[in-house]
Amino acid sequence: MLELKALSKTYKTGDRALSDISFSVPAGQVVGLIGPSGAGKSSLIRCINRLVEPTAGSVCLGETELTTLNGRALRQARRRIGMIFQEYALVERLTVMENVLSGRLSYVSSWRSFLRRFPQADIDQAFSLLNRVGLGDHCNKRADELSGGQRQRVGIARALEQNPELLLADEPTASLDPKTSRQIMRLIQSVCREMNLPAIINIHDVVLAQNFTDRIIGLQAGKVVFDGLPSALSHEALTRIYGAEDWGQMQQTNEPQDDDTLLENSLDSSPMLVSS
Ligand SMILES: Nc1ncnc2c1ncn2[C@@H]1O[C@H](COP(=O)(O)OP(=O)(O)OP(=O)(O)O)[C@@H](O)[C@H]1O
Repeated sequence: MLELKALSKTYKTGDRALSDISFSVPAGQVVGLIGPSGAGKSSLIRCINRLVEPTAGSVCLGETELTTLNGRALRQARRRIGMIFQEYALVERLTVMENVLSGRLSYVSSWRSFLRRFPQADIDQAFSLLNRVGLGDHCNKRADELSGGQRQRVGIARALEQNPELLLADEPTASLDPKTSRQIMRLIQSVCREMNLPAIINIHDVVLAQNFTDRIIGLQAGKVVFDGLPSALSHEALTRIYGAEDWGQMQQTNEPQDDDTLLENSLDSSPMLVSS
């Protein structure tokens, strides 16, 4: 469970990125964080993992108040948060397996990480996660030999290898084609359900967010202006978040075809066969 209370961020430049943000995310819930450019989505994600220092308010992960931690305690708390990035952030010359195991680096002693020797349990878990994300046959490939969708699957497996209590994703589909984006969002949603993991996904694509999240939080100028079920995201709510636009047209043009949905469902039911 993640709980934000009255979280605010004003940068040194005077830019007020977040104003008095309060909400909680229960275990297993996937939240889509939407809003126009500059609304504060990245600032919010970064305040949660303390890559950006909040100006005021608190962030609690379980019983731990993250905003007061420093040094070693902060590093230990950060490994409880899995991160998924737009550009994957893989080490290109390392194998898929080595990239996934890097999710354990903060847990193993320095000589082990220097030699890249990991406990067998970590390796077994990495195999299992790679199977889960559909890359069981690609363990020994180098990361730079993978497609964008496959790289993001590695990014997801690496985040899960940390055994996180929270998943944060910063525009995880922004570099992917529409179909791969849907597969990646479906994968994130299903692993969060399986592992009872709360997640916040910063995402620009409203239709994707509606299709593959349990709840949507809309930011406008650093404030929460919508918080509800994806089905409650009306044209009026979209106008509150983004301003006036012909929202009906947007939703029609992005509607998935039945064939597409059927194919994705069959791929997800046999992840070993998925090569993205
Ligand atoms: N390092 C920084 N220093 C000063 N101001 C910043 C910094 N980072 C962000 N801001 C400002 O904070 C506000 C929120 O920015 P943020 O990047 O969080 O928005 P966003 O919703 O993630 O935007 P986008 O969708 O374009 O990535 C903006 O006014 C931005 O200019």
